[in-house]
Amino acid sequence: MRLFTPQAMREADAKAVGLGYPSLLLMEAAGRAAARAVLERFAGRRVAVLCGKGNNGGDGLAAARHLALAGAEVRVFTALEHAGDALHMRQALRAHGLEAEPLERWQPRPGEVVLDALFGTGLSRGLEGFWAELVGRVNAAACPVVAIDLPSGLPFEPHVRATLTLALAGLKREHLFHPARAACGEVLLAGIGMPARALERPDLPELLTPRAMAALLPGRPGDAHKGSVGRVLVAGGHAAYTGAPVLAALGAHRAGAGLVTVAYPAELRLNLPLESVRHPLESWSAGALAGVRAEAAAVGMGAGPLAHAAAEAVLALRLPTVLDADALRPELVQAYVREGVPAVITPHPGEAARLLGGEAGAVAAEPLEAARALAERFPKVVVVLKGGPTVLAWKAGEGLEFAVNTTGNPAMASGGTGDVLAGVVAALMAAGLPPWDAARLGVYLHGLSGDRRGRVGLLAHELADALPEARAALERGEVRAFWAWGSPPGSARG
Ligand SMILES: NC(=O)C1=CN([C@@H]2O[C@H](COP(=O)(O)OP(=O)(O)OC[C@H]3O[C@@H](n4cnc5c(N)ncnc54)[C@H](OP(=O)(O)O)[C@@H]3O)[C@@H](O)[C@H]2O)[C@@H](O)CC1
Ligand SMILES: [K+]
Repeated sequence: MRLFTPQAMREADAKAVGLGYPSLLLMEAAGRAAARAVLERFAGRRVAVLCGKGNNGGDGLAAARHLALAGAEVRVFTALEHAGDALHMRQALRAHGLEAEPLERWQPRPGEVVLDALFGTGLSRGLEGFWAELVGRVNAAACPVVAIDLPSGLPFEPHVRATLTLALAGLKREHLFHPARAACGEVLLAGIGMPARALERPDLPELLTPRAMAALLPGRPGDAHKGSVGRVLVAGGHAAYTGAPVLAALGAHRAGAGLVTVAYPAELRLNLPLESVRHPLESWSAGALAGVRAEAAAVGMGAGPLAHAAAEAVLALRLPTVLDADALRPELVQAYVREGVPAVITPHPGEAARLLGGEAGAVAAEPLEAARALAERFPKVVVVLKGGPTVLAWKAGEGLEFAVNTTGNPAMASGGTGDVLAGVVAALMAAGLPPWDAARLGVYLHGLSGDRRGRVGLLAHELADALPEARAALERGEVRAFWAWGSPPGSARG
């Protein structure tokens, strides 16, 4: 499943029509789905449908007809200049004896649901004048708002703030990325019958789905033993940050590592899990880690000024490695590129800015672009740019792989959750997954664990402790994507 842009969705639309699929059927399905969403969520409520002049308005006209046919009390307000499919929908509405009033006449009524069909993906510029004022009135009305495809006005200001948004045919950037996502409220996806062939776009970012991620879960053979399912080396720790390597170790254990060895400066007192193997060091000298048995490593967590030496000592082992926190220095990442040692980097926007030589604010504003820039700067290194949502990128050869996580929530924004992630990804690499798969699955499971346990105040070690149950749920096929109709509470949220 891919993350669409408005342009890519227009191309899919054109491709469907090119395949012989009538566009009116898409609009009819969109209208039916919007009516269903309103009826399911707001049963028995009156509905005002506000329709714009384009195809989004056409969807609204179709929805109004289906709402009326289902017995809902509907008022329809519309722009006048319809053409094409939208005009057919207006005629169909009229054939059922329903007349639309001009949009200017709409006044909110208490308790009425507003179905926002003013603008969708066709918006070319910010709303002004009458339209901006109308959006302001929608937001000021004390009514639940269901938006068709996108809250009208996005990605610009002003825009409608919806209670629920029904994404048509595919999710778009606004449905996942802040700040637009906040305007969408709950997001549901309606397939609307678009032929799968029209939606095939390997060039667009992959959206991580429960099904695709479940398929990546490493198996646990019947004859498994602790040396066969992946051994992880965690290297980090410094006087001020004694918790970080502990949390990374916990993440690795909870993600299924058979054995976790933690290398750290000998003078530190680490409150390690009983199950971890201690490897205290006098210094991070080149041979300090010789003899450690591991298939993957995580380095940098809480290493402070020692991070450079720690990362070089780990590099000497030539293991697939997660570089996190203090190890996220351009020269260290370059050393992994130069040596051809597989690496995953897990920066937050501030660390990404340090790697790129830019500003954290610019990274956070354009995470897809920042992840792309990092992947191009560090070829073959898997980039995990943490955020809401986390974006992954990887330049394997000529092409660029791109993925966007769909789990996780703001409650996870607390110290130590990133350390847990580093351990999780390392454990999955140690279990034999290639770095790109380990990073995608690790990020997904980490976010899923946060969604299942996620309340503000969740601690990083509690997040780690919830990993086995999250993994089991994914394995049993019980996880539903946040956009799936009828998602039970605790399903994956993007
Ligand atoms: N994807 C699919 O497969 C399917 C998509 N479908 C639906 O189609 C929607 C996209 O429809 P769309 O392309 O007609 O665009 P839409 O959002 O209705 O608005 C366009 C109108 O707005 C106008 N306009 C633009 N900017 C403006 C501004 N600032 N201020 C004022 N006006 C402005 C623009 O006129 P302009 O002035 O630019 O010439 C034009 O008249 C999509 O979101 C989905 O709901 C479904 O029907 C089924 C299948
Ligand atoms: K809309």
